[in-house]
Amino acid sequence: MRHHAGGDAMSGDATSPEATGLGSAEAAARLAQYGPNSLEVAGRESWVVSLLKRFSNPLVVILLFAAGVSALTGEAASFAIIAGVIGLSVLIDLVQERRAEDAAAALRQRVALTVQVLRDGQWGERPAAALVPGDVVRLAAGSLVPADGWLLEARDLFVNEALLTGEAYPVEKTAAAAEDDAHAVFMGSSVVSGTARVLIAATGHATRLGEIARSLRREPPPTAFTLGIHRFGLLILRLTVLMVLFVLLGNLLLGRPVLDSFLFALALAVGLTPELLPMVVSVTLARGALRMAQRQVIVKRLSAIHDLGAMDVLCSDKTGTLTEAQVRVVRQLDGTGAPSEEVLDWAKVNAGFETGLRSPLDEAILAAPGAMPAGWRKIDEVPFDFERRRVSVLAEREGRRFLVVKGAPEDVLALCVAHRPAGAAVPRALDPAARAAAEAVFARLGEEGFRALGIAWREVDVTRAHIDTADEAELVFAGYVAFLDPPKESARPALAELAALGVVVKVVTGDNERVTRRVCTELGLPCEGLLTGPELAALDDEALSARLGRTTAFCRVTPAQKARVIRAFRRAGHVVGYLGDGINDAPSLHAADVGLSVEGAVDVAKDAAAMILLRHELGVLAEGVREGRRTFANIMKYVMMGTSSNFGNMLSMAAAVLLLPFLPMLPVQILANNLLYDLSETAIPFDRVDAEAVTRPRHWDMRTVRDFMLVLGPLSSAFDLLTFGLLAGVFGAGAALFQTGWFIESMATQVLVIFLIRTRGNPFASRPHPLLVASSLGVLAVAVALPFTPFGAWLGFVPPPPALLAALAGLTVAYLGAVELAKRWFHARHRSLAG
Ligand SMILES: Nc1ncnc2c1ncn2[C@@H]1O[C@H](COP(=O)(O)OP(=O)(O)OP(=O)(O)O)[C@@H](O)[C@H]1O
Ligand SMILES: [Mg+2]
Repeated sequence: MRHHAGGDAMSGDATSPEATGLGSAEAAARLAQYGPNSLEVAGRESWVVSLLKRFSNPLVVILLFAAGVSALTGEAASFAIIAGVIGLSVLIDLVQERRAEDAAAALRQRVALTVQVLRDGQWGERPAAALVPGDVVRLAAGSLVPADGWLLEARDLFVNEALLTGEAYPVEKTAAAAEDDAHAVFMGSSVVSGTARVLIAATGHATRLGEIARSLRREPPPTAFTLGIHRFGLLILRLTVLMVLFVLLGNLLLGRPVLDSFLFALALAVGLTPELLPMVVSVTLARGALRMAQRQVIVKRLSAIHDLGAMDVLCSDKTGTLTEAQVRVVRQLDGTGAPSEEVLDWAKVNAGFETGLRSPLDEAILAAPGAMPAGWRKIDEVPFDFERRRVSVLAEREGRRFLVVKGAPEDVLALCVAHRPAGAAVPRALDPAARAAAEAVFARLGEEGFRALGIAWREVDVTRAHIDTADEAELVFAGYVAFLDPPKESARPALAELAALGVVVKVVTGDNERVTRRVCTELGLPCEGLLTGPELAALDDEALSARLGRTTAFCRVTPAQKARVIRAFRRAGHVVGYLGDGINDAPSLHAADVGLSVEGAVDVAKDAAAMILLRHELGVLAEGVREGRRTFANIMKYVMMGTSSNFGNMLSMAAAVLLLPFLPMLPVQILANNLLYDLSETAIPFDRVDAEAVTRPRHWDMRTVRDFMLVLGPLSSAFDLLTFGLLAGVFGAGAALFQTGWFIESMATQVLVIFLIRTRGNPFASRPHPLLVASSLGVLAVAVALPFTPFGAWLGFVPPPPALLAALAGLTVAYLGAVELAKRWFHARHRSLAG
């Protein structure tokens, strides 16, 4: 990183670029030259690249191989159909997925990081991606540093560079003309406190983080959902390989022609592969994201939709979520509990001069009646952090310098050795009795539902220009400022709604236990158990796990403890969501299965979250949970289709090879069957979902998927055997009629079963989406009509007699009835699978 040309970065010259910023034209030129300020792989891949990529998919490779063999052996029909299958799956996949990605990206754009940039002499909000070297930006506590740059100006600037250096503690940065890390800030770090003006020197991949990112390429760890989908693919793959080997071997042992046997086995493999699964998953998720956006939830990571639906524990901070966050000062008391004007004056000095992220408490202090005390000048500060829970300011008035501390009362009181009651001229010693009295005042405030901050001060030598945390000692206690942060009216029904959805809400807050308990009670959240930070610190992981279930609120916890609570819930097997908006919430947002933040949150929190709520309302979240469950239910429908009749049919096909003197279906017919089946499924992402399917958390459960397959697969095979008997025994069918009959029966059973699988209850009581009805019945009509057409004849079909069609219809109805019974029995036993 070099200093941008243009001389001394620190010069205050009004005509220097640092004073007016870049001109728009210059900025546009630089953007073209340096590219966007982003670490994502440049732009989107072209159509050609993403098309070619699809041909490296193993499923497509199997298909291509089959097509090649067909072409070489002169099987024109097979070749045409396999080419059709490839074209269909690749094209649908490509078009749908790209449209879905575009939609999802557009949504993400709405919550993209923005920065305050100086351009053409004007400060304005711009996307961080549009930054170029030479830009001047403004940072404040809670900001993410958007690119690498030199500090033009820094006031009490502390940044967290953990991502770059691994150093967890904030480091102080100052402005100076020297090229040294102490005067620079880097992309990927975050501002903990203070403010700064930065001259951007490097953007995008040219940043230090860009270099690290290139060598590391950190992929996010796979979620339960992506793993589940992957395992499902593997299960099918194993079954396919087994079946293909079995069929091939059987055929060869029976002395059948090698090439025919091979083509047949290959067609079976094609029939079994869930080639539409990736498309169905991504399209369903993207549609889910769009619908959630209408319900005020922006999805940043698509697979989080599943996690939101699966979430059974929601941890949340208190301010803003459970309370209005419109804090008001209601009392100022000294250590004896008497009203005191002086306390608020000290508090105003502290709140007015601190440069960290203003909390709602600071806003309330500054908005409280009474002007900012006159004559004060700020000298230095020790910014707020969530471990110390206090902030100190060094300020001067009338030639005397004072350290003014404001923070969590119990912590501040512990640092005091004296107190000054209202009206007293000089401080008195804080003896045990006075201390106990002060603690009692604080306890009473909490019980009455007031939040409180402790205020203390100490006079220091007039030559002191700097302070650090060690100076926060031997203080004089001034008293308490008490605040009212009323519970949110809308939170009560939302909590009830979440409870009805099977989501348990836990409060994880840095605030104290009395206030928290009070808020819980007022919102009707039964506050069973309560753990405080110090208690938590004394518990090992095992002891903590044992307490989790009975604990509703975790109070006075540090940011690290918040994250520890989240991890403990996850270890106990819960799917955990975390909702928070502060710097202190970022570690927990990372640790949770699904991190949730709000639009007004600090950058670090928004960056760490998987979803952003556009309104800070728990009610919005309940809607999101329902939408997540709907999305998941539709994905499950596809999976259940694949594991039921489709699997069963392929199983029967393999068995039939051994029983029949001819092939039960010609390879090309299997492929036609598969192509039609795929077509019928393309409407699943649009389907409606039963209300019943969203009442409980649902999550991917491989065991249930497998069990379902083991019940429905054999059932479907049993009916196939009946069909064989009917065709061969009753109708005395030869090869062509047999194949025709079975083609129709297998199509009907595979396609129609969706109407049963899509609901756990009565299929007639649950209305499917018209598109799904059209695609399923349309495909079935084509399958039945096919043998009567010249194209059908070309595929080797013969027109079946009406009596056979009627018999097949009867068999299909009987099959569907049996599936319905098996489904009910299965769901009664397994209570955790999406319907
Ligand atoms: N501006 C401030 N000045 C002094 N002390 C503060 C300030 N803001 C917060 N504190 C102290 O730090 C504690 C923790 O902060 P805060 O309540 O914001 O944590 P949190 O975990 O985000 O809580 P919440 O669940 O309410 O959002 C507060 O209870 C208060 O005692
Ligand atoms: Mg908070």
